[in-house]
Amino acid sequence: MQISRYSAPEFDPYGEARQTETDDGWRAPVATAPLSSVLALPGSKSLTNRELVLAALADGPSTLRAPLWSRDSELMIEGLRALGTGFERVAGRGGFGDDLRVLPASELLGSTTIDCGLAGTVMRFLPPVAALALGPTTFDGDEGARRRPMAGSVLALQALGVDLDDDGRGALPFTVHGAGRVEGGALEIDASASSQFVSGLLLSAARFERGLDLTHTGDRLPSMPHIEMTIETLSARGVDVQSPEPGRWLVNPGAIRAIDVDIEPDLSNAAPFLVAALVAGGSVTITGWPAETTQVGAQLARLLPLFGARVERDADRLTVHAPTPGDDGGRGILGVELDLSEAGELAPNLVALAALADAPSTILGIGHIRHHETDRLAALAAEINGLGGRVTELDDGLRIEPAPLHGGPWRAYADHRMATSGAIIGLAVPGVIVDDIASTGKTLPQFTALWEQMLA
Ligand SMILES: O=C(O)C1=C[C@@H](OP(=O)(O)O)[C@@H](O)[C@H](O)C1
Ligand SMILES: C=C(OP(=O)(O)O)C(=O)O
Repeated sequence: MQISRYSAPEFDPYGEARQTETDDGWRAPVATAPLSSVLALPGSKSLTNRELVLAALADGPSTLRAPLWSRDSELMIEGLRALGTGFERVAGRGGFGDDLRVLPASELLGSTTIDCGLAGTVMRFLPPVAALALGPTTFDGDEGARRRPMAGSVLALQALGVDLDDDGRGALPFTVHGAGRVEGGALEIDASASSQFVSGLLLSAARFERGLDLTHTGDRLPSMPHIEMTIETLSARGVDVQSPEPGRWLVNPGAIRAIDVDIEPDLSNAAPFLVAALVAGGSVTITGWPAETTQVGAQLARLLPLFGARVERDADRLTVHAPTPGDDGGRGILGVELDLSEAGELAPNLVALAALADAPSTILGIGHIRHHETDRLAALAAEINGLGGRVTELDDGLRIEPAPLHGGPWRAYADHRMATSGAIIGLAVPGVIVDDIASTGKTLPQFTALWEQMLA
């Protein structure tokens, strides 16, 4: 078992949930009454890690207000620091830690090693930055990180003329021998395994001498909203970025403007809490829900009604109300037929919900999540079936049929979203024990404290 060891310094990831720990792991609390919870959540991982990269490449200092403090964002900070970026923590008004002032290096320098942990954003966003630095930068990460696909980044940089040593597997570890400049120009890549290959190149491309004319050649491209998020964060900093046709992006060379930005709450991390309303009954409200956003978590407002929930917006609050329970004693959770290719990040929590539904579900378009923190299709099938469930792996998704579940161990595979999926099932099924709840520190070190707050 791989155990995650991260907690943001100012937060105890176990918080009030400490009494529910056992030697084998974290005993997921059962919901004993309908919920009526109002919660605020820390900043978005995807926004924080994009803004960190852009601020480090910008033409002056930028402040990130209410950034995420978690393992993934701290790995990004440490990676950029290793290349010469300066950081100052400044007192923030948000409830989840300091703001962060980012001081770009006058010259990015390699001769360093970057630990990517298990963070896709670090391993895919920083190699192009290292190519702009002078000197060698070696990238490595957790054991699980070495299994994640990196060919999209490796082949792209090599095609751009960057000297990159790898062992030909298209995986970590590898070394980028940065020359302090990248010429840029036309480039074709296959990003069917991860949208992050595209985002990583676009984020640095304005600093390439000829910019970038990037074409995706694969037959599918997952997680499109994340590419839109990349484009929006670039545009906000004055970068000229266009997508003249699907699968092609043009970035003109030019300055990346220093600006101060507010980081939105992480709407994908809202998923377990909003899903909890359907499982436990009652309602859960998330505050600070942005009116407009590129975060894929915003799709929960459209997706959860398909499972029977009622969703309500009131100014910056989003509330999910449980469905009306059926006469047969079921929770009234409906089965769904979903294509989640845009929102694979939400799949683990929605599959956990589907496992508690009164009717079968099929969730497709998510073959690429086999390459996330773990093979999420195999992991979800194994863990739900281990509790008595009936989940079948398909090439591109999962079929989930209703079955009575019982308690037992739930392995997280060092995957934050597997851990929160175990917590969701544990709300309804007594005796679910998550082996590595600390894996939630990847993007939400406060998970157990917030979960207890939701249940209080
Ligand atoms: O760019 C990003 O911030 C992300 C892109 C997506 O990756 P994939 O395209 O690999 O699914 C998403 O699943 C991941 O959690 C975050
Ligand atoms: C796939 C995920 O993370 P990463 O950024 O490491 O790819 C995720 O958070 O669900």
